[in-house]
Amino acid sequence: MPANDDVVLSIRDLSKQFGRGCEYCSDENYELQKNMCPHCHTVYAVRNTSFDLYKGEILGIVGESGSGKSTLMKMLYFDQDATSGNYNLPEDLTVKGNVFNVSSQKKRQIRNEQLGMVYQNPILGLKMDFSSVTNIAEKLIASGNRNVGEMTDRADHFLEKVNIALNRKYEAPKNFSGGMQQRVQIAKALSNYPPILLLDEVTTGLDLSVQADVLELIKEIQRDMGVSMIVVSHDLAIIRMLCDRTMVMLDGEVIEHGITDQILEDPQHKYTQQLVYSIL
Ligand SMILES: Nc1ncnc2c1ncn2[C@@H]1O[C@H](COP(=O)(O)OP(=O)(O)OP(=O)(O)O)[C@@H](O)[C@H]1O
Repeated sequence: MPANDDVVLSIRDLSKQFGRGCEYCSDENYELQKNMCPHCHTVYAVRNTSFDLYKGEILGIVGESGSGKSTLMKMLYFDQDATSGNYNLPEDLTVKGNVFNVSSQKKRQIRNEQLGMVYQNPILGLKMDFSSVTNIAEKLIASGNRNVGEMTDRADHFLEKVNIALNRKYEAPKNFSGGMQQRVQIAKALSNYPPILLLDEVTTGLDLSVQADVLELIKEIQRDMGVSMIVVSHDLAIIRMLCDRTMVMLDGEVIEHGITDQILEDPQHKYTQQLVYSIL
């Protein structure tokens, strides 16, 4: 385990509920139906989740559909408000204490300067009608860059890094294949060198060979740039390929976490055991 001063993101007791709750489900001993209160139908999408992300590591979050992975990522990227919890960025000296409590302007700044996000659906991360260069420039402008020459150079650099031919840089992503769109999203997310990159099911729906290219690219970025990453997937095989440490989620809760190899060799929870046996 790395030293505590290598923590780049620290989450404590993070929760998200959809609905108001009722007198029954407010009692922590009350049995939910999966993640939902059978009485008032409030969904407890993420429950009391705590974890640290260390410098340069890839942390995997694996779990079945509905287990709360995307909701967790949306809260980390401020796409969605948390119901409760603590979010700290120890490396960011401009923000002290719980990031969830800062102004929306400050959250935008953190999002633009500290975080990169790659969504499963490229429509959420890219303006499909704008060129790839413009998409990247948009992120750079949002983080305060105004130098056109520098922005173009930066866009070229990252488009080359993700293997997009520069003679296609003025084309709109809507003309690109799914794999190319994901690569443009990755280039955009990396373009202002964020220390933290969030990747939500980025290879789901891609052909196997394209999937392998994108996974290889993610590994290469970690090696070359030392970016810390959180990778969400329902597929343990992808987590095994990429992640140093892994958290397993079920019904909104983290049921197991540890070094990925350890989880694969000696899964403790029944659900994790099923997941592991399914890829053997
Ligand atoms: N806006 C919303 N309103 C109500 N319930 C929601 C909302 N968004 C998510 N949920 C519920 O929260 C739970 C967790 O959903 P989430 O999308 O985070 O799961 P997931 O693990 O990412 O699954 P998938 O991979 O299928 O997206 C689910 O029960 C879902 O129905």
